[in-house]
Amino acid sequence: MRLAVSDLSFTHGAGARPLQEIGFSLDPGEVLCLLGPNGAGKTTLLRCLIGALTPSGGSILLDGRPIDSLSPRALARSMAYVPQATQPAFGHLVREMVIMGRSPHLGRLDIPGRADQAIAMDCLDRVGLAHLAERSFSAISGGERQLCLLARALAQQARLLILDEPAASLDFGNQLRLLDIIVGLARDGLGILMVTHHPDHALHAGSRFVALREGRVHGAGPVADLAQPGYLSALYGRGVRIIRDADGTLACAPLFPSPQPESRHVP
Ligand SMILES: Nc1ncnc2c1ncn2[C@@H]1O[C@H](COP(=O)(O)OP(=O)(O)OP(=O)(O)O)[C@@H](O)[C@H]1O
Repeated sequence: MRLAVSDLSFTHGAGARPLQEIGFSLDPGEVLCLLGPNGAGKTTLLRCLIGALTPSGGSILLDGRPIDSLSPRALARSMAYVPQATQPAFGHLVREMVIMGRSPHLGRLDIPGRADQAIAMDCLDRVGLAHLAERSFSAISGGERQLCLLARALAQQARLLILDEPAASLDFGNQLRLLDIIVGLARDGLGILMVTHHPDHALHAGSRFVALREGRVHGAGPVADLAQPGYLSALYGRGVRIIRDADGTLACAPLFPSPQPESRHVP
């Protein structure tokens, strides 16, 4: 399933910074990382892609069909969205939250069957949360909630995954688990669009990137381009250091200014 966005524009209203001339595509098996400073428009763009916001111009095509020509059910079968972890409104169990991902595959009056339950449990297992299946969603940690929402999206069995900062609340171990899951899903042929504030994650798991700044595409290309001298510093407006391991692995680190001698504090 191919996602193609061209010349997309949107504005939240007078005074808000608009999205302008956004264009990119995402093919099956790719992990496209969406980067950019706070307020650049990443979440707004995702919300346009999932049909929650109506663009003021441009097109969003899924296999050549405009997304607004698809029913909500057809769209949900094609595209699964993982928002940033939210506070739950209702006291669902973790297992029930994941089973909700099966909704686009059920008739209006159907209740999830054994096969749906099994798919949900498999997805929970894949994100390492099977042991929390019977816990209330409101009684698990923020990172566990994030993984639970990923499991719900996996249970949707869509060919496109749209992830909004999926690693935001995860510890180091779970960040790596998440990236492994994402790489595995891409190998299975899913297309994944992931917002991330971690260029490292893009370098490790991504195929290509799109960088937004002030509502426009600042740059795009293979993720290795993020390691070009000065690229990330220009994107974020602060010094960023690229570290290359002996085996060629790339990592980014903030470039902290050296402390001034008088600011050193000896207790
Ligand atoms: N509901 C809204 N009404 C008006 N303006 C909004 C609304 N939501 C977002 N904005 C504005 O739109 C711009 C883009 O916001 P958006 O949340 O898309 O940025 P982002 O790149 O996802 O930021 P972050 O990295 O902080 O999550 C910002 O200037 C923001 O203040």
